[in-house]
Amino acid sequence: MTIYQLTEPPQPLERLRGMQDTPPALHRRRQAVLHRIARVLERHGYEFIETPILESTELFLRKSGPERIAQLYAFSFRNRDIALRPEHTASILRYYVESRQNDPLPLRFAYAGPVFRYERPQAGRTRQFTEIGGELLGAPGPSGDAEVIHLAAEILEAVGIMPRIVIGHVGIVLDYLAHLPLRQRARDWLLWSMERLRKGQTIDIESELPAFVDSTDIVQITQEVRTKLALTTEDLERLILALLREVGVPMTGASRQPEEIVRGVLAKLQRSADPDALRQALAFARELASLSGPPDDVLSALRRIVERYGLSPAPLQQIDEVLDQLAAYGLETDRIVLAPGMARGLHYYTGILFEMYSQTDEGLQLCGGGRYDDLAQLLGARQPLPACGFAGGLERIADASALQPKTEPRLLVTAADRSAITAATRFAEQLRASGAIVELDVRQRSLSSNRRYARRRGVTEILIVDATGSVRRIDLSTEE
Ligand SMILES: N[C@@H](Cc1c[nH]c[nH+]1)C(=O)O
Repeated sequence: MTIYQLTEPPQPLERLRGMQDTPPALHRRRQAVLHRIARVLERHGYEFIETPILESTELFLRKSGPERIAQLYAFSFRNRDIALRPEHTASILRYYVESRQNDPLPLRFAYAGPVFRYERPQAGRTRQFTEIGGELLGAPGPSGDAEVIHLAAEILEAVGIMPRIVIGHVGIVLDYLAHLPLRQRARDWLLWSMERLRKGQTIDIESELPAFVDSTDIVQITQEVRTKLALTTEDLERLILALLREVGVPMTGASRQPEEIVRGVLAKLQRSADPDALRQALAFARELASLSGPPDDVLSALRRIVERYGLSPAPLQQIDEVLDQLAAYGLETDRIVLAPGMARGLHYYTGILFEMYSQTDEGLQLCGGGRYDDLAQLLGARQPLPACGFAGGLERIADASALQPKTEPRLLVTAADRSAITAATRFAEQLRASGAIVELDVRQRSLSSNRRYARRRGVTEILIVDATGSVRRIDLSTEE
């Protein structure tokens, strides 16, 4: 650690880029929004829990996409790989695996807390934000998906936002990929590319391909062993180096250090895939990403695609059922857009997924979520746990909401003179006990400076207490 020299005179320290302070008025507004949303979640049986902000980095590596991984605040601390959580879902599932596997299902959890993502700061996007959401564990069918989608819409509507709702299903592309000889990394790349295409970005496959070409089975084995043993790159490097030494591979005299050689080999092992399969898969992803629109139109186009490629019709059936159930919740199909090219940058999704956007600020995403049926077992659960959930950013939701907090009267109690300080203190405590917001004058100022202060602070009344305990009241809201 660097020891910092104190400059003379001390300079103010700057706030970190992408980090924000929340002043009181904004905090009040957000709390009011949070309170409303929490009520909606609780009324649906979701119980609030808290998980740690710090977790093992590994927890977030198992099933996030490359974009999300690049945004991780991850560091090494006392020989442990640690990360600030970028979301809650993985933590909730870690908690489930650790402590709740014997509970009757379903389990419904809600949460609200800070998460961290190293993104380019913009209006409405900071590197720390309050993620609020819910997870429904142990609900296998469309009624689980519909509950979560409805709930996400409902919390927005509860704070006066009518969202634009976009629904997708990763099952179609996953089914397609299952039939191609692609490595996991290539699959992940493809899902990420599909998401980029959906957002209108162009992808030059030929320039991205080299990262995947070169395939031998050792790749598969290395990857499997690594995930099974939860090896870090350093572990793997040490292991391979020790192995080579043990079997007597000569490694002195080469132009590069043995460590460097091993690192090079490992880097190579991460690249692999049949380029033709990748090109083919990208064409499929393009086709899906180009479909986006009213559910009926998109569903019939999807039906043709599914037939043409001989894929399972199950995802289409599931979308149909979810749309029916959403209608029962009062969410009509004409408010919904189907976008089968959605992948959300997270690779734990296995089925229906969705995003909700502001109607006024087109591209502003307010929340999103989906089904992740394999995550629990990936994190070590004994049994499969079908699950789905959603989350959104409180700050963005509050900005998009017109909800105003109740303004409560604010009182300032002052002592008429020094001999009245104890009487004033007692009186302030009495008022607080009856529920009022009361400031006590701790600067023993004159009435005129207290008046000036009170007006700037939004204090509505000044109460001047004298030594006998009698009170003079000045109502600032009526007086000029
Ligand atoms: N954790 C997801 C949202 C989600 C919650 N549950 C399922 N998905 C996200 O960060 O976008």
